[in-house]
Amino acid sequence: MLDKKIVRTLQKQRLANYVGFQRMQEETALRKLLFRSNQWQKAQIIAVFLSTATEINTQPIIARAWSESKRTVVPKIINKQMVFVEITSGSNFNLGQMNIKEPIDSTIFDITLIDLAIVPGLAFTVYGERLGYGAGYYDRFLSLFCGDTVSLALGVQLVTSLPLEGHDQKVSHILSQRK
Ligand SMILES: Nc1nc2c(c(=O)[nH]1)N(C=O)[C@@H](CNc1ccc(C(=O)N[C@@H](CCC(=O)O)C(=O)O)cc1)CN2
Ligand SMILES: Nc1ncnc2c1ncn2[C@@H]1O[C@H](COP(=O)(O)OP(=O)(O)OP(=O)(O)O)[C@@H](O)[C@H]1O
Repeated sequence: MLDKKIVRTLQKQRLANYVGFQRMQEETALRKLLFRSNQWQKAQIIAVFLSTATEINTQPIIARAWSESKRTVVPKIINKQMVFVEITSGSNFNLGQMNIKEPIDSTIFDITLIDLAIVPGLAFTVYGERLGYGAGYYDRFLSLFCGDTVSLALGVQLVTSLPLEGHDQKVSHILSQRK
């Protein structure tokens, strides 16, 4: 879809150009909102992505989960399918497609055991609509997943509307500083 492609390109630029102290502060505030949320507090098993340089840094989220004795699983692409694999402090990683870190371990985690999924994206609306990188991995996952879903949206990721298609899935909660 052409307009999705245009918005993706624009959003990748906006995210890549948003660097510095203000961004770090905004990321910290969003993670704080996450840690205070009901969905976080009641979750025992959390799916989180291993962030790239332009995404919200998820390392502090993983560290906080472990400090609260929560288990974490992360995506891994195997045969063009996204699965989730548990990571611990002893996990080893490789670089996969798009320079995304992936655990070397391929033990597939049962997604029905995941309580909360933190969903990446390039752009979101306050209604939970999202635009991803265009592979459809998360749309397919979200169409099957019954747990809580949340995305952390920097100001530059919040848009008033998105070009959407029938297969696009919403996340249930968008955390942002624009209230
Ligand atoms: N940090 C992070 N991890 C994530 C995602 C994400 O958005 N962020 N994903 C969210 O979905 C999945 C990976 N998503 C991907 C999306 C597109 C392509 C892809 O198009 N690969 C092509 C073209 C690469 C390019 O455009 O440069 C390829 O490698 O051939 C790969 C992975 C799972 N892990
Ligand atoms: N539930 C689904 N079942 C089968 N194919 C799907 C499903 N959801 C999405 N797709 C396919 O994935 C492709 C990419 O979808 P889309 O452009 O909406 O990606 P996106 O939302 O940007 O990416 P992602 O969900 O990976 O973050 C589409 O061509 C679509 O056909």
